Amino acid sequence: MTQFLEVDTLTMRFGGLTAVDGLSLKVRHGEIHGLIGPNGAGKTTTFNMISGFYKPTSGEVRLRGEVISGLRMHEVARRGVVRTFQHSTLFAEMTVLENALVGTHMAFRPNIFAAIAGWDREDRRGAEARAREALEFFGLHHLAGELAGELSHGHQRALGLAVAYASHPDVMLLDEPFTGMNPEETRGMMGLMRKLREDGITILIVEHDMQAIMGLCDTITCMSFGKFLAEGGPAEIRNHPAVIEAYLGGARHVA
Ligand SMILES: Nc1ncnc2c1ncn2[C@@H]1O[C@H](COP(=O)(O)OP(=O)(O)OP(=O)(O)O)[C@@H](O)[C@H]1O
Repeated sequence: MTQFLEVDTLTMRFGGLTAVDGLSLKVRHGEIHGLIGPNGAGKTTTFNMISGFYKPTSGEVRLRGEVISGLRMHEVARRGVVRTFQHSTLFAEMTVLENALVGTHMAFRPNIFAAIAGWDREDRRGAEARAREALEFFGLHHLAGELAGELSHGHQRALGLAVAYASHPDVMLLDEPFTGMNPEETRGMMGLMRKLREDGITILIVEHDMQAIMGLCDTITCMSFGKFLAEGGPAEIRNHPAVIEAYLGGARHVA
């Protein structure tokens, strides 16, 4: 059977440093899959290789059997794999709706502004319908005319997801989506992710908030020093001796 998203012996070297070292993992369709590990374990570098931001030194990433590693980011996005960034990448001076419109074209052309300038009326109508749908999905439709930079922190993070969602992704890669959130915002964001899963979207998430990871993920992969360490459901990972050891060694605690 063809696997959904496969990371196969992926390696990334920066000069003499091996940030990711022969990592393999499989993400099942429709799951929320967590990627955890102590600081410097190689999680973000792995993300960057999956999303096309980095070309791996060796190894492959496959989506439904097709190799996507080594493609450029917009080519990866066109195949349905989109990422959100650790820090907000919204256009603060643009409205909420305009940001979502950018999302609808993210997957099609490398230069979104050229893409938007080239839209005819039909394109624009279709894109606007999708953008409004994305805002509705995340409960932001009533804010469509507001400037993105003036939204509350929680709404800005939700808009970040809506922009990615507007591109019709199959897989969303979320890099530390709970950073800087209070418990209420975290709960709200967890709800949005479950909603995405119900909508059939597969999610791969890198996150340090262990409570959120344990409460959200179907499967968790733990890496340490660039290598695969353990994989399993939340209960298994929480009690896994090698995982506990890796975190204690890094002076962090697994929730
Ligand atoms: N562009 C780069 N050039 C050189 N070294 C890098 C680069 N990016 C990451 N590294 C190194 O690779 C290793 C893995 O970093 P990475 O950011 O992938 O880890 P991480 O698990 O995401 O860490 P954190 O949880 O702290 O974000 C670290 O030693 C880091 O310093």
